[in-house]
Amino acid sequence: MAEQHTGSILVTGGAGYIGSHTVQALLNTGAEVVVVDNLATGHRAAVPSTIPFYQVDIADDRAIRQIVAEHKVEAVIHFAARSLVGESVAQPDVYFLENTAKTIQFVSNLLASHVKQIVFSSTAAVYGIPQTSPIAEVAEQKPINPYGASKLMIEQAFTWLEQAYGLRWIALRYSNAAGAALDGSIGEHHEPETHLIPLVLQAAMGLREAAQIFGTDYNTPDGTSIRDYVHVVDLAEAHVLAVAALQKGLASGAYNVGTGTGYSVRQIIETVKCVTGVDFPVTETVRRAGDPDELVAQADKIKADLGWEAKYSDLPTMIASAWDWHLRHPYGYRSKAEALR
Ligand SMILES: NC(=O)c1ccc[n+]([C@@H]2O[C@H](COP(=O)([O-])OP(=O)(O)OC[C@H]3O[C@@H](n4cnc5c(N)ncnc54)[C@H](O)[C@@H]3O)[C@@H](O)[C@H]2O)c1
Ligand SMILES: O=c1ccn([C@@H]2O[C@H](COP(=O)(O)OP(=O)(O)O[C@H]3O[C@H](CO)[C@@H](O)[C@H](O)[C@H]3O)[C@@H](O)[C@H]2O)c(=O)[nH]1
Repeated sequence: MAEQHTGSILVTGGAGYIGSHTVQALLNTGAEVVVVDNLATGHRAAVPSTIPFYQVDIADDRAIRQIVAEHKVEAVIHFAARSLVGESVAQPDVYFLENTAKTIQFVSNLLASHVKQIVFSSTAAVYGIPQTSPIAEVAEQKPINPYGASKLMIEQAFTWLEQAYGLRWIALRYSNAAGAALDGSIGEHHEPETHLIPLVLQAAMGLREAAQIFGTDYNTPDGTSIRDYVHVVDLAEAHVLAVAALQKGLASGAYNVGTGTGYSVRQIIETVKCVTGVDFPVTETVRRAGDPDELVAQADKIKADLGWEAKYSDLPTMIASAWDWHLRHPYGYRSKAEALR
């Protein structure tokens, strides 16, 4: 959908996995895009060299205000955050600082600069251990890890900031992002990698000795944890639709982005073996701290209000596109020499 914008859309965390795919999707609509990323976990090469890029922290007051003014920013998509469940359990202070405190500081600067529209990367982790599945947005939000709590606090703050200053916001609570750009140009590269699908693919490529299953005693049919995987290109489209909806005046709120179907760790491993045609060793080990049994999102609300639909989020398509990216870029955005250094 080609929207006519007078100003720019600022994407924080635009050099990261989901952010870079969203930047690509925004550019395809003809939007003016400016990226702010401190490159803590992102990659300069994931952002086109043709658009403005600032290696800046979201908590850098002066820089943020200058960028917003210079590029006439009218709306923000805010991805910049720490996002690892296990790390958040070990270092909760880092998560409340990086995700919660810095976001409030950042939003204060936006408001001071008269920017009042924000799409926020929330997470299915806000629900904790859901009482029903698939989870609807109205379900109780009771995170069981600091990561989920750090994001829920922002959603809660938004309602007060809206009341006081007229901030308009959409929080997208998504499940596990997977896959890569359909043209193979960008994909997932985290260091160290902790996410299930890229780790299993690395085992299929022989870059790891084995795929690991963290916990076989979950309350699920095969004993391994279940997640709702959504293609990163579908997620990017959800952000494009959300920012357009805010610009057209849609009311603030939280939306799940998912498929309504969950897959267990064992199912992921079996599908990787099937799609890649490679057999590889699998080891079973203990649970990772902070992981719930099952997270599967009901996405009826985003379909109804924003017209979003998952186009590429069936498991074989997601794994095939991630496999393609990994084969083309075995060391992600780095060269082999850099990776082995
Ligand atoms: N990957 C998932 O499955 C998933 C699921 C639900 C929600 N999310 C959320 O989506 C967002 C993006 O996740 P991702 O997987 O793309 O992560 P990512 O680590 O690839 O991207 C995050 C980006 O933010 C940047 N960043 C971090 N802190 C910053 C700061 N203080 N200032 C400026 N830049 C900063 C990083 O350098 C990185 O480029 C996060 O907010 C995450 O919590 C991710
Ligand atoms: O080698 C591995 C890696 C992971 N897992 C398990 O696989 C599942 C998925 O793990 P992972 O890919 O690390 O994603 P999550 O921890 O579910 O978190 C992702 O999905 C959340 C939403 O559900 C987001 O909020 C987070 O930012 C994002 O990292 C979890 O049960 C893990 O315990 C394994 O069994 N073996």
